[in-house]
Amino acid sequence: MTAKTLDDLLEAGVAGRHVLVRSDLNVPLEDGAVADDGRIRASLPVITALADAGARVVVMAHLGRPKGTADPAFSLRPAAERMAELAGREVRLAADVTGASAREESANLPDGGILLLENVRFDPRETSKDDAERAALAAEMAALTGGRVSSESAPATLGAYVDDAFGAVHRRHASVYDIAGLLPSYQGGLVFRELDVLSRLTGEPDRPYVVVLGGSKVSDKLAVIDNLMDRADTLLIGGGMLFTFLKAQGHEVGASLLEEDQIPVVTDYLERAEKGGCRIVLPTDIVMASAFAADAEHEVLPVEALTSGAHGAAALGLDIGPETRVAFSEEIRRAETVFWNGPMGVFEFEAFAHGTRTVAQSLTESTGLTVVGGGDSAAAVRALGFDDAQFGHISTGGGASLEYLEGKSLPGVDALEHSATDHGTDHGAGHDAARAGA
Ligand SMILES: Nc1ncnc2c1ncn2[C@@H]1O[C@H](COP(=O)(O)OP(=O)(O)O)[C@@H](O)[C@H]1O
Ligand SMILES: O=C(OP(=O)(O)O)[C@H](O)COP(=O)(O)O
Repeated sequence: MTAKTLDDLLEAGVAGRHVLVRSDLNVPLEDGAVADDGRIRASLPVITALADAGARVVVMAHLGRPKGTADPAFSLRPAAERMAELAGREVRLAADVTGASAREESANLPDGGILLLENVRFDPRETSKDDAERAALAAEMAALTGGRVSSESAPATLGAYVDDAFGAVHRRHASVYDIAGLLPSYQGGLVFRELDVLSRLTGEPDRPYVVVLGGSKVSDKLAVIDNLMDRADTLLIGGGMLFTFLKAQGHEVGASLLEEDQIPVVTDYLERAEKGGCRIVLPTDIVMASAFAADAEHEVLPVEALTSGAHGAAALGLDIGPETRVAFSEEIRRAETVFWNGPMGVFEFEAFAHGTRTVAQSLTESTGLTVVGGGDSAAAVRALGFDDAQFGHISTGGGASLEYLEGKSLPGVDALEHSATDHGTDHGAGHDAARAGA
């Protein structure tokens, strides 16, 4: 069974209905302002299409990983403000996720109005491993769409849910997964298009097929290597994850990002690679810095020099070195298919942006299919002056696209296949479901 799409929902009728939309608004912030609005722009078409059709749009999204507390540093306010600017219309922000503010704002939303709930991860149940906890939160979210009689245009309606958060479809979270069982659910255009493009990399990709991995979500990304090794010809490893590989090879990595408990996993990958099949290419030189700072003193060290630990326990690797840049560039330019997720270094600091810039530049010079995935990777290429059009596709999801390429099922995609039936704007349709848990 395939998921219903936004067009199906618009056809069913949305005027006067509350529609919950899960978007990925997890944007980088700088001094409290949105540093890259790519994900907001990508989310707007679905939100405005629904609002234009008279829906009362309640947007749910996360920002960062606030660990279940309402930490103001992770407020969605900057995203709401930027969304309002881009959409040229009011976007209200609730002060909570499903509390008094969300309930009141949602109940008072006019037809065509847009409300953004506060960061769904302020509620610890959003990411809970306990099914009952997530289900309870999802029921409160669903209840935001019902419990009141709608406008004249639709005297009594059931809410609906649209998943348009491609970057989060790999998360079994309340607002991504559990909610879909409670409301008629639809796939947004962004998720649809992303899956469509990425499906070109899963069947028979043109070879050599090179996957470039970096970034800071080390444990997430180390896990995807397992399946990617069966699919890609070459894996180029940079960013924060490379240090777990180097440590596994007996090098000292100082204060660099490291997942000690993943060393056996990484050792297994290296042994499998040696036996043939996929090649794992590791950096041969590293930019080691004295501190995590834009102006930190730094030097290029060949990987062998790390073994002695002479660089000290406080030194940390913040970029791949020049020799590695040349090697990675050659691999990328030789490839027929390239998928890249995760900056090669701390590109936000110019001194450590060279590796990321070289990889981006090499993708633009490749004649094959090039796909960049990930919020920070997309932000990096834009921040470094590249244009989206220079790449085959810029995906809004890094982890999500990697898990898709691995062949894994995605909770946010699967959940839509088991959604409630939509009775459209028929009088009295299904209020019980929307009220569940209210
Ligand atoms: N060697 C490194 N040490 C610490 N952080 C790194 C390193 N290399 C890259 N990063 C950081 O990784 C972050 C992006 O990682 P991630 O979220 O995994 O990427 P994406 O959002 O593209 O999937 C960037 O903020 C960058 O500064
Ligand atoms: O930024 C995201 O993913 P990405 O860094 O893999 O592109 C998504 O918003 C998901 O965030 P999460 O990895 O904290 O669940």
